[in-house]
Amino acid sequence: MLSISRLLPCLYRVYTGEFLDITLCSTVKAKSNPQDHARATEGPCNTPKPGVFDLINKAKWDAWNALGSLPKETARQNYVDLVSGLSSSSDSSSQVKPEADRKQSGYETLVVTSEDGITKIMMNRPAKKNAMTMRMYEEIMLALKAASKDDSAITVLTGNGDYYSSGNDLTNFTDIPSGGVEEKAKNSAILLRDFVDCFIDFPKPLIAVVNGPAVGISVTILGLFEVVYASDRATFHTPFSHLGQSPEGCSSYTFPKIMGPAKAAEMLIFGKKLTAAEACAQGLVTEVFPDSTFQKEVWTRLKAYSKLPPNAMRISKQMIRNREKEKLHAVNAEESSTLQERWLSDECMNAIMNFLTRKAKL
Ligand SMILES: CCCCCC/C=C/C(=O)SCCNC(=O)CCNC(=O)[C@H](O)C(C)(C)COP(=O)(O)OP(=O)(O)OC[C@H]1O[C@@H](n2cnc3c(N)ncnc32)[C@H](O)[C@@H]1OP(=O)(O)O
Repeated sequence: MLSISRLLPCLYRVYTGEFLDITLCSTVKAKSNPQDHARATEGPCNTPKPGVFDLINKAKWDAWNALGSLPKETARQNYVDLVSGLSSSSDSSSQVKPEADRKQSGYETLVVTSEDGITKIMMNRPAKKNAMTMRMYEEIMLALKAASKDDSAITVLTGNGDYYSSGNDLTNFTDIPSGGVEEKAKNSAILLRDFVDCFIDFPKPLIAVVNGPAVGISVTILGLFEVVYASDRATFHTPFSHLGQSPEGCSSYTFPKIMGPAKAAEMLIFGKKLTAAEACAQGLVTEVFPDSTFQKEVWTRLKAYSKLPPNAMRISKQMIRNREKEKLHAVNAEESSTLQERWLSDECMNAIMNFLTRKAKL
């Protein structure tokens, strides 16, 4: 029998159009319509239907046949329109900074500013609920490294738009390298470990301004922040079992410490979504503000904090955190290698396929 782990790369390729000879960048692949491409290059479906066990050719044939008698030129135009539409519509939102500004800051997925003693790192993919792409992980690491050396006193992580972040971008898993899913899982585990290490080692007070719902890794790393301010619209959700995955961000260690093992288990094993008030009662959130006054109240507070002597704040943070650092690095290493295995499991692959084929949402 064909296992899901062997079938998945085939399904990915059918879904992303690789078996139809589409040569596009990974983002476009994940969204392009393979049928239109086949129509555009081959004309109407004119070959016999493959047998039921010939999965790959059958999927290709079904996609091609579904187009019926669409003229070749129309199919080609639809295909071109779709591909061009993707590049112009991705991340479309009134709140996204203009292209020129983004390039100026040097970040593609973030807006990073530094003023009044505060470096603000804002995740900036509002149309995708600030889902974290590979690029965003890399850019957050770069921004944290820069913030650790700049003259700001405190550093803030927040999100643009209605979400704080929907966590890992599940399309990250569609970009399979030549070494296959095993290589993908290995590379992702290395990136995850480096990413979380940056938070563990960050020397200045780190503040999360949680402007809306937070999912997955955007929630788990909150245990590594000094202060978490949340809008009353925010929710906190770690649906790892639903996704066939396991905890990261050191949450398997920090959450039981913060909220006790029973409450941590409800979140990390059973995926219980907490309201901001509940997360505050459990100790994960420092304070909750009404959404209508959230930005004003939080930034007024942070501007006052940023005027405190920066060296004193750094030293106090070190005294609170340093005893734990070695432990946190060990936990991070263990969580990352456990996830590397989880990503290759049928449970995880099925969950991701269900999201990508629009069969499941949280
Ligand atoms: C280096 C790798 C490290 C990995 C670390 C391990 C991390 C684990 C996690 O973070 S687990 C959590 C993963 N996140 C999810 O499972 C969330 C999936 N998203 C959803 O369920 C929903 O999108 C939602 C509930 C967050 C929001 O629903 P809704 O309000 O109805 O909005 P849309 O679904 O229409 O979203 C708009 C737009 O954004 C795309 N999108 C949102 N979240 C993600 C995501 N996490 N990954 C990929 N894409 C996402 C969504 O598909 C829509 O796209 P579209 O407009 O249709 O093109």
